Amino acid sequence: MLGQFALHNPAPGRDILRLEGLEVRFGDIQALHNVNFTLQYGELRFLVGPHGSGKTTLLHVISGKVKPSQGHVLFKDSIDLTKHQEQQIAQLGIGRKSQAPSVFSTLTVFENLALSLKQQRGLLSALWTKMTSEQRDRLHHRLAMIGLQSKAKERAGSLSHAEKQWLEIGMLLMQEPELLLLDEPTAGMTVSEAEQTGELLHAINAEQTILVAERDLAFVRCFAGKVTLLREGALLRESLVQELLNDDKAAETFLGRKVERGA
Ligand SMILES: Nc1ncnc2c1ncn2[C@@H]1O[C@H](COP(=O)(O)OP(=O)(O)OP(=O)(O)O)[C@@H](O)[C@H]1O
Repeated sequence: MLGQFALHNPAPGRDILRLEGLEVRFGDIQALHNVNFTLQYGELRFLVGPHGSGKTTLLHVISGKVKPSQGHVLFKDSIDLTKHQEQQIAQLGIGRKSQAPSVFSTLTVFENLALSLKQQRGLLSALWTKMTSEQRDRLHHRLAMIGLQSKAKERAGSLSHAEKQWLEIGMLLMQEPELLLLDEPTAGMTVSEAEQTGELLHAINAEQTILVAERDLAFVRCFAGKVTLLREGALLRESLVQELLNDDKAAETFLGRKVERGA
């Protein structure tokens, strides 16, 4: 059943995203400095770093919310995202979730997902036009994936914080993005909710490329493979998470404090 919807990975080992020489300033603050970064099709990459290291800004640059003063953002080799607006970038196949959940509280979970179907439809027609059976299957597939089958008829406003986050991820997935950008998806979650989120990310990653900004060490240790470490707007290091954590200096940068070992 799941395989029916799985996206074909069109280019294993090829870059889906390439950032070249990115510079972003906010007044006196250098939020990103000479950032060069590549992401391959099919990756689940974690962007890590302390408060203010530039993780969110990097995601903003990719999604078009922030324009760099210098540099290029190449999507699928030839599309320079710096030349596109946020809405166009979403239509090009990049789904972006910010830290706070944003769902339609008065609509049900099912309706929220239905609204997000990749179609050029108005709000009302999206709700009232009959879905095709393929669309309905797709919706149920996503509903199961985000673990909200039993809550399909409940209003989104009545969901817990974590459930709202999962719903919003489901809404993004309804648009079948090729690349998903997530900013601290576990913020405000309990340990077990964060674990469910980690499992969800891995399930999604069977179909989609994901770039996730995260500061929670336990979560990163458990669910990350390759990580990219930022400090003060510069890309400091890329490695497997365990290698990074075994290196005191890199681990200190990530944690923003001294590492205590062997306690
Ligand atoms: N719109 C803005 N205006 C001014 N300064 C900004 C703006 N956005 C970000 N900054 C600054 O740019 C730097 C990088 O911020 P950014 O939010 O990208 O870091 P971050 O790694 O995501 O931090 P956190 O983990 O706290 O979310 C910080 O010094 C921040 O204060």
